[in-house]
Amino acid sequence: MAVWALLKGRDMTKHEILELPGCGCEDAPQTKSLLPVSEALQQIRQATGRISELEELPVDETLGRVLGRDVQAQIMMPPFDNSAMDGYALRRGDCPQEGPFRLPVVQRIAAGQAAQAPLEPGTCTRIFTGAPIPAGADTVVMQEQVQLAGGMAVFGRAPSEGQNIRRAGEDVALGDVIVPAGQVITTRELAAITGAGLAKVQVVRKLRIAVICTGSELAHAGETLNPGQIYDVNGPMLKSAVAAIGAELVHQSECPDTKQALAAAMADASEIADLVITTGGVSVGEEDHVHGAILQAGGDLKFAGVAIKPGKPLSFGRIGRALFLGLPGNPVAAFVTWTLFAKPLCQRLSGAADGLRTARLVRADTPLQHKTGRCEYRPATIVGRDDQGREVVHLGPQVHSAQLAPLVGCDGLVRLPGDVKELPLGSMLEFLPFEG
Ligand SMILES: Nc1nc2c(c(=O)[nH]1)N[C@H]1C(S)=C(S)[C@@H](COP(=O)(O)OP(=O)(O)OC[C@H]3O[C@@H](n4cnc5c(N)ncnc54)[C@H](O)[C@@H]3O)O[C@H]1N2
Ligand code: MOO
Repeated sequence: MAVWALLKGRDMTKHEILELPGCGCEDAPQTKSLLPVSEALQQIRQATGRISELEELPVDETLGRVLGRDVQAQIMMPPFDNSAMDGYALRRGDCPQEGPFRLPVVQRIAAGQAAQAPLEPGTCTRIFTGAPIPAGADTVVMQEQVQLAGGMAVFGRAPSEGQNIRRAGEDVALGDVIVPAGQVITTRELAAITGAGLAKVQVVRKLRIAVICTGSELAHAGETLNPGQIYDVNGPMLKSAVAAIGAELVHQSECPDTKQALAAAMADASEIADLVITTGGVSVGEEDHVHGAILQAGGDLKFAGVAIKPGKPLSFGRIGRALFLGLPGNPVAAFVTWTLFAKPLCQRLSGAADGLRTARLVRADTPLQHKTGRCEYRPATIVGRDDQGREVVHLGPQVHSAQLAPLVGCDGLVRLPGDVKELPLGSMLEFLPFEG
């Protein structure tokens, strides 16, 4: 069933994880030998265990890492009762009826100081935001409501008890889980962990990824191209993609199109990597040696061929202790399959939440055509919102899988279901943002 058909009757005000069944390519005769995207993802999930090795790091060096153990608060937050305002701390009971009230100012407490003595009845203390509330005081009146006259604080309206006081432990109790294991540490988690009093935390060790770009036609950027050569796009692209997910690139090489050389490179890489990624050489021509090479190197293939456009030859298996992903050579196909399959695989390996959960529904700003069969992922740009506040995306015509320009500046990928030929203007489609 097509995604957009399922959406009729959906409550668009609810936030929910998109768990859309299939993608419309299961029954198409053209895709019989190809695995539906959802099944390919399922097989990857099933075959991927979690890395158990942890390392301890100073909190300020953990950006982008996956937390290995729950972080529990070492202190209450706030750690003591303190003032939320610059003003005067007093006893509410000293202001019983209507004002004006006059209380002598007997102390001065700034943030970072301790109260010198409990607050005597009938007095008040000058206090500043973040400063500890002296024993006996239960209320803070902000300074804008107070006038000073001869050492007395004078104010008109009776305050309510407890106003402008942040109570010890009201945000976080001692031992509360501040950040759960499996959370990717962003600036926000880093701030919360630091505030809870931890200097070091346990994170999952970095994933080790090997990237082997196959192709006798590949030259490095900056080199003069000989006839028949092209620049290696996939190598630098995947190097940056690996860095962006906080993983370690433990091996990067280009390999000529021979089974022997590839088998040796893959076997070597599998000794040091959790995941060996190849690009190219994974289709059906006699110059495509990845499948033969993985078997020769003692590995096995779990699937080869997915009903996706671009990315049809995507292959998955295992070699030694490492997992294996064979991405297609065409750079757009390599990028799309990295995004849809390699990233979730890496997230699963490190115990992080699956980034595909951030997919959401958006409206198309034009009618769309799509060749039925494989489901298609097209680069898309968010262009605004409709009158109901729903995001509207623009996507161009079908992209050739070697054509990189449409990827520049766009926000994510939109899925066009495999069994739909025409999508009318305003169709609701699944959108997977690049960030996430
Ligand atoms: N007879 C068939 N031919 C092809 C089929 C098919 O089903 N039957 N599928 C096509 C599809 S779809 C794709 S995608 C490609 C993928 O093939 P491979 O993964 O084996 O990739 P290659 O043939 O090695 O390369 C494809 C293309 O990409 C260029 N390339 C390769 N590596 C890089 C790199 N690192 N940087 C930049 N460009 C690269 C390469 O020169 C080729 O032009 O197969 C179709 N054929
Ligand atoms: O699947 Mo290929 O990646 O269409 O070009």
